Amino acid sequence: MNQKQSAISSLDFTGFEKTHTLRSIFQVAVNLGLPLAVWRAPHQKEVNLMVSFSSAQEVERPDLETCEKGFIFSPFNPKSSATLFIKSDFHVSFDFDEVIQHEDLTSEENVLQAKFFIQLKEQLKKPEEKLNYHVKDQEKKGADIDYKDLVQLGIDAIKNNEFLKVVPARSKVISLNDGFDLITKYLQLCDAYANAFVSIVSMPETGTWLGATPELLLEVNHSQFKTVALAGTQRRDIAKSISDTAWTQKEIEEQALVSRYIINCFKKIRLREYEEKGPKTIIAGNLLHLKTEFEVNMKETNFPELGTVMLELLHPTSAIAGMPKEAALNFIQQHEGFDRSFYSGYLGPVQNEQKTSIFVNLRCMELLENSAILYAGAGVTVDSVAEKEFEETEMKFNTLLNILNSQS
Ligand SMILES: C=C(O[C@H]1C=CC=C(C(=O)O)[C@@H]1O)C(=O)O
Repeated sequence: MNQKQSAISSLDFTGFEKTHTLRSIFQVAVNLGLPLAVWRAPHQKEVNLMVSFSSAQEVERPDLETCEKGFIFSPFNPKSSATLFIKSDFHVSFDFDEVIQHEDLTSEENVLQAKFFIQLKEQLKKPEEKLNYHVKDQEKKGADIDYKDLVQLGIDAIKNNEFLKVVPARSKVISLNDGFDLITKYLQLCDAYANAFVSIVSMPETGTWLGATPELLLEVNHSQFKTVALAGTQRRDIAKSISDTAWTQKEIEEQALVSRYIINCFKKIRLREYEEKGPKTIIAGNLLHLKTEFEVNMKETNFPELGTVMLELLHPTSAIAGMPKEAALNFIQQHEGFDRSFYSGYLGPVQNEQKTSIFVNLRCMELLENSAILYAGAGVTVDSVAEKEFEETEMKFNTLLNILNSQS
């Protein structure tokens, strides 16, 4: 235990039920106005919860190598709102049978920290109560344009040689059931989507976001760098083996454009030694996508800052914006007609035991008091059909809706 930590900062969670512990920490952090992130990495059982004892920091240019341990949360358009960093002051992982408190606290004890531990001790002893989460009070403006019209505009612009691909998005407001409980739904999402990054980010500045994304933006694990090109969507038929999945020319090209975009980023920094695997079909909940993986050994290529450099080059990728990037972004800016906010931004733990895993914030929603805003987009190419792209966004909404609407 760090010397600067007071005795009260090491809590004994034994004897408390895991979900109750998770809820109690969440509740106390929200009550004190503190920023927090909850996540479960793909193919892992462990749920993590990180709290900062001060407000999230605004970061202009994330530096993944020199950064402290924490959680990054960035919007689609960093010009519309700031990238935020939740410094890890309190990190707990909920494993199969253990609750592990990590030794993260490095700053001097502050008033909020003291209050946090006192209130948490009390909260743990209390029975379950309705869970609060941070809500950002702000007028939300929906798009004026019909989504199919927006897609058609995109197809016309492609035929007019303005760009090769664009990813228009839409939002949908739903009301939350009276009995909606964030942690219950979160744990159900974890169970349902084993290979997704399942997260809740909650802070006064951004409100609360819940998501189960299939798309890794980048990972730096010791000296191994990884990114993926994910695109092409079809409904998953559970009666069919995924090796029997057939893809249309449109979907193959749509995904190949994302791979090409990544290779172009490598070219910009003269990086030639990368391993490329795929594309192969992957499961993303109720959907299937095509995915190519790219890996780089940062030691062999002598590129220790590759994570930071690639983060700046990659975001926003051709999976969420289009190709060429600038022309596609101009189209989105001009025609989409609503603020994507943190949808299709990026999020994830940084410098967590020498590992940084940043995901694209897809299949997500923003929680308001009694309602939520869901977001989804679809890759449009010259062969797109507006009606089909609309249906694809409906299927993407269903990733979360199927769980939200389930009774249990
Ligand atoms: C833009 C989204 O998905 C991207 C990731 C995978 C497949 C996609 C597609 O087939 O269009 C999108 O590029 C979204 O989920 O909102």
